[in-house]
Amino acid sequence: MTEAEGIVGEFKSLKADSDTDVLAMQVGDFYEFFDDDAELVGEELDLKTSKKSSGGVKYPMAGVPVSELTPYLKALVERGYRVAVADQRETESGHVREITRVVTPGTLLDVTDADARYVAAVVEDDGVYGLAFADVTTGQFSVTTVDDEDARDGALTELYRFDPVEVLPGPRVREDDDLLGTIRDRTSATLTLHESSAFAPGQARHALTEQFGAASLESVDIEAAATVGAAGAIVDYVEETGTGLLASITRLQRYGDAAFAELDSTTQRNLELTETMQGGVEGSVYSVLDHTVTSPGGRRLKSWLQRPRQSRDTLDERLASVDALTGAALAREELREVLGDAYDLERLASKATSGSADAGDLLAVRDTLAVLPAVEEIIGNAPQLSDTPLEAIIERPDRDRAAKIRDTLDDALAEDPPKTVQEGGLLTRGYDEELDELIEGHEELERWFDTLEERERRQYDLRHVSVGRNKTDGYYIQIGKSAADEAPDHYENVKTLKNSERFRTDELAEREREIMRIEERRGELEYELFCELREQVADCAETLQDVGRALAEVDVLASLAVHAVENDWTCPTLAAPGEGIDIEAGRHPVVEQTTDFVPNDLSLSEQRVFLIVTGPNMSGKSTYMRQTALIVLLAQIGSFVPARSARIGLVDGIYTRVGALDELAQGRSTFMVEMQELSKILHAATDESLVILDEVGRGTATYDGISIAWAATEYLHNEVHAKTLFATHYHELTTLADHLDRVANVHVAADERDGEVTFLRTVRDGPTDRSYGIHVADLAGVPGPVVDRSNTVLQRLREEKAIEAKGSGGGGSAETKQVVFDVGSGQMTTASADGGDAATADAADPGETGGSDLLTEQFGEDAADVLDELSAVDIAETSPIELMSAVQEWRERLDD
Ligand SMILES: Nc1ncnc2c1ncn2[C@@H]1O[C@H](COP(=O)(O)OP(=O)(O)OP(=O)(O)O)[C@@H](O)[C@H]1O
Repeated sequence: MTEAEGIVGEFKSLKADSDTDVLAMQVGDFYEFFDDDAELVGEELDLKTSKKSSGGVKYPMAGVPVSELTPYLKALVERGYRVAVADQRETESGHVREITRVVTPGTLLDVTDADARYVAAVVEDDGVYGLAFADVTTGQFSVTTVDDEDARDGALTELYRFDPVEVLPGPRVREDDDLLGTIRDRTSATLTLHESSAFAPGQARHALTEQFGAASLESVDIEAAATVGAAGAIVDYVEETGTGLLASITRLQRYGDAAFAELDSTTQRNLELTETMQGGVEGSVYSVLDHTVTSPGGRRLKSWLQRPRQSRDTLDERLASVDALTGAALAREELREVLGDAYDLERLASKATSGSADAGDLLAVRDTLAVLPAVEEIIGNAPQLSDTPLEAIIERPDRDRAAKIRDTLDDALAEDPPKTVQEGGLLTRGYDEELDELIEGHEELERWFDTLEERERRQYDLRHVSVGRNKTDGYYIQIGKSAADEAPDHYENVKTLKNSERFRTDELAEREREIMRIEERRGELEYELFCELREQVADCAETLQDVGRALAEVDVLASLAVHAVENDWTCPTLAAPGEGIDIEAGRHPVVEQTTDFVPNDLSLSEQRVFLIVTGPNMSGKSTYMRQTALIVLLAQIGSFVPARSARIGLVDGIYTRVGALDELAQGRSTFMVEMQELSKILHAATDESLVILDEVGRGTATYDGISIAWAATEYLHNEVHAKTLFATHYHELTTLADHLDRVANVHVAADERDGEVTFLRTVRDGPTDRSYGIHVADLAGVPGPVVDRSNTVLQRLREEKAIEAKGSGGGGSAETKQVVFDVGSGQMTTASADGGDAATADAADPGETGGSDLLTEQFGEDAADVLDELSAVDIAETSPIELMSAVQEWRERLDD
């Protein structure tokens, strides 16, 4: 077997054992990819491939120099591949190659973007879902259990919220193709099948105990086998990658429903919290609100938005901090300036624990630790900020320990260290005695070489002499050709160049050996000392993470204050759950940025729980409802809100159902999605929730739609008691306010003069019966004849309605008429029910036939009875379903 065959064979066998997508195998100074892997990297990374012969077969081959692997690795992993790296080691019997680490999307440390990078595990056990999320770049590790009726949906919501880069599905989840499909559709995560045994509760609990210790595991108190399985599997997985990342995960956090208000994935999308409906960040609430100056701050703000709080204490504290910061302009700007010097400490801590931090990283740790006392000082010195919860935030981390690490780093690190850690020059003088001696020795020798030229020139009266050093020849004395024969006898000629000769002397060789010995020892020693220093930092990972989190929190609070000041937001007053919501002059946080916004009030109370919002198309109904949801949400992350004043009874969840834009693309029926979402809300909302319904029922036939909207309103009002805003174009629903105590009508006003409609954007009490849909069609450029014809048809339909309305109340007065609209001809025929004239609306001459005769002629003998029954129906007392079946029956009788 040739060496080449051996290598390809070795590559294949290592690959077969590795369970990864790609293997990079070190061969001397290169990492090589062979066969399919070579083709893959060739295509993905534009690497040049060549051929390698093996057993008569030519295999594709691609390679990168050892020192350049990292960017390629990163590019592959960011494209979703799992990559194994096999390193080469020298032993007495030759080379040995073995896989030393596996890099996957969830365990890639060398990331440049600010977003969190979670690896998630999701396990199902008897209908209960356990989820765990670890961000190895920051050490965040959170677990939760979802075990309510819609546990599967809840699990998806969590996955959507964390948006992991890699998901490890548990054994049963792997068989749930539908769930896996949704994860693929809704997140950009790579799915990784980790060994099933790692998810088993026994083994998983063991892994967790090893990682966090029995006591902290007990205090976190995770009971559900599914959650233990998910958390344990992640620990096992991260360990197996061999990247040394596990050490960064120091704390296990369990979060449950109680602390946070429910905000499902649909609602997050509907409210465009972190992304717009179209998918971009620009134009989202986050993009508008974000004035943070550090990437951990930005990350934190995003997670606050996605996870509003229910706990009044936390929120009051945050609000008090934001309030103080709004009133301390100077200190606030100072804080932001100082915070601007902070690096991503959580990530740096992870790099230290995994052993990949270089001297620049440790300097960044030092400089960021110095930010903490600076922040503390600013807060302490500003009368508006001292004695606020901001102080408590800064006091949370172990500041003594943080100061100690900072001092250690300060004493140790050179100010401008080289990028590689093996070169020397990393550490300062005075840090280590032996190192100092070496440095001194080195400098002395350098001086000797620096002055050699001068000495030799003088001593031997040499012309054209110089001293140099290069890799192949080491140190040498060089004399120009013309003067070369003047070289003294003890000069040994080592090289002849075109214009000069190179010489060495015994003394020079001796000094050279000395300087090389010192350089080697200095490199080794510095590296050793540096590793020790890095380990010291790694041992304090938890403190570093705490400092990082505290700084991030101050950054977010200052950012919220900046936004509040710049946009004239107000501090909301928080009230107990279940109390009302009163907003005076509220605005939409995003729309107000680009529009001359008309503020609106809102009042929901125990007596007024359910608002039916009507108004023309495009008048601002959706905006009004969304701004309400956003104001409540902002209050529940501890932010000021866009309003003149706001009193918010805390909610336990915000649920929304608005138009489904993107579901069609996923091949799901719009109406089906609408009903699934409605169903979820009706199940999940409570009397402490806020529900936003935008045009529920629109996706089906009008009668079905009205019936569903009607019944849903009754249910939410009578059974759930959730605070609800319901926008609708079904004006029939506005009558519900007359029959249900706590339902009220509001409408967004529009002004119509001489056929011209002006949107006033003002919300007023009471219903409206106009949609101005045709006006919007006109605005949208629908052809003139269609718009005109729509107006004619509308006019006639309105007449019909007016007449019916009279008839249904008066029960057969002389005015009562029946209208027949013939779709075929577009003609409207009216007839007096008491035997008066019948007329074709458009026709000049009235018809000859009497009303009841006409009815009998058109609809048969039953017509009069049906009419009687119809006028006897008490609409308020009849359920929509009964109404529908009565209408169906009448129609059948009339058709017979
Ligand atoms: N209070 C307001 N002040 C200024 N502009 C507003 C206000 N409310 C809404 N708008 C603007 O009016 C437009 C229509 O608003 P919105 O989509 O809320 O209308 P809608 O009544 O829900 O429409 P439809 O019934 O057709 O769904 C949006 O472009 C929005 O920017």
